[in-house]
Amino acid sequence: MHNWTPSSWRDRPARQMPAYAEPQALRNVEARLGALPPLIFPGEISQLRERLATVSRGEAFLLQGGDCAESFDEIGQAPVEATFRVILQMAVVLTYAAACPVVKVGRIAGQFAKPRSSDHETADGVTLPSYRGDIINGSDFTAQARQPDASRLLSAYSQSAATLNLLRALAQGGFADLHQVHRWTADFVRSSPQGERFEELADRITQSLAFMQACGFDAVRAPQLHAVEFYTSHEALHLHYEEALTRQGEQQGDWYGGSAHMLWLGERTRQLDGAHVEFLRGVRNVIGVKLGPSANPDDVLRLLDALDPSQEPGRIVLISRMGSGQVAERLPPLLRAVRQAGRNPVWCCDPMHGNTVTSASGYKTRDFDRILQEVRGFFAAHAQEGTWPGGLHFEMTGQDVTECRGGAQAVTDESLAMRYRTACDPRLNGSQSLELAFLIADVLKAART
Ligand SMILES: O=C[C@H](O)[C@H](O)COP(=O)(O)O
Ligand SMILES: C=C(OP(=O)(O)O)C(=O)O
Repeated sequence: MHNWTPSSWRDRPARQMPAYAEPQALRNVEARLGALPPLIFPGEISQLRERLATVSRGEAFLLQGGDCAESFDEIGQAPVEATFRVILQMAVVLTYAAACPVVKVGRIAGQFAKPRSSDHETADGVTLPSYRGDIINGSDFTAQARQPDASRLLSAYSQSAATLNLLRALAQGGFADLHQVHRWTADFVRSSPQGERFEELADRITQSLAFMQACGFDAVRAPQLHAVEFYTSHEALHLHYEEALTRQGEQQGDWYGGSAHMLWLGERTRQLDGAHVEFLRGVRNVIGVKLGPSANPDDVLRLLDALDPSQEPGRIVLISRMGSGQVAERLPPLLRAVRQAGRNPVWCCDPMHGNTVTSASGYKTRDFDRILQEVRGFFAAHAQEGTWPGGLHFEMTGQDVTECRGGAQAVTDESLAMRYRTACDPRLNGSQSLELAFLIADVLKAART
């Protein structure tokens, strides 16, 4: 590719990047990461591109979800398994209700860097650098924790490797077998209305499998029922990390980012002449692009030209995050311009990032109803423009947190404090995520038919 190298981003303005007090320590860490194996391989990226090409043709749906920010404190099997099982449940709800294949992508195994609105945070009269994700600094409100520390890149790599290893085992090793569908519901969800609804659906799936078996289809041995494909993604924000994990593919000039299958460009770092666009245009991974209400058709077309000049099916996922109040006005002109330019990216809705508010009790939160409203607005805009509403992008966790208001559990301003654990933005909990999947399944079914 013309003039591109894994480090050509360094000649461009780079927003949201940390300044390290000891550049030599950063260089040592980069060299160490450069010698370590990549976390994912080119063949897996090609496979995801093929799956997303089916999404772009309206034959499948993308479900992308996971943490706002993964945390070094949350190591171990439980949190990863909890998130994985809720994504599986959501995918089964959508697949069953809308008879639509679902491509599953986690915001996981690398989602450690956060762009921030402000460089500083003030509490009780003390001002410190903002927390920017565990790969950069610590969330504790002390000057020491907030200092960027290059050794965190190595911790992020190790945790991502361990998480990915677990995800591969969960996806391929029996846990995701459709015959185990009754085991996926977490205890705290089981007795909720959506838990009960899921159990009914699981009963129907189990009966269908028994029926197919009785008809002579070997449902016990069919590989599609025993394992799932699960892909990873994160925001490609920390470019020193991404560059250090970039590897050469089999063909000359073919580079891929070795940190995740899909890398996305954030709303705050999508400047055409910026470092993040420069880095991402040269790697073969699937590329996501966040588009907030300020994105205009011209911006989007120029980004597509830069990131996907050969118009490869499945290469680009445009992720709109307009806010529930703006989606009806801001999204249709983008859909129209992209369609009229003959482009066919995957369109995906992030109903989280345009709907963040501060509660009366002082917590950053999001309302379940607003989230649902933006999803409905996204489907309506696509119906209006004759384009395929290809997917959803959520910040969620399988755990029983109280970070977003509303849903059948009726999390209120007062109950936010009970289990508010996010390191950055509020996530849907396991029960709210499942509830949303049921609500969206009907809309998806209508779009399919
Ligand atoms: O997750 C996205 C951003 O990093 C986050 O919304 C920024 O939050 P802030 O506006 O509090 O900085
Ligand atoms: C920072 C994020 O989103 P956005 O760039 O859309 O604000 C995110 O998804 O973590």
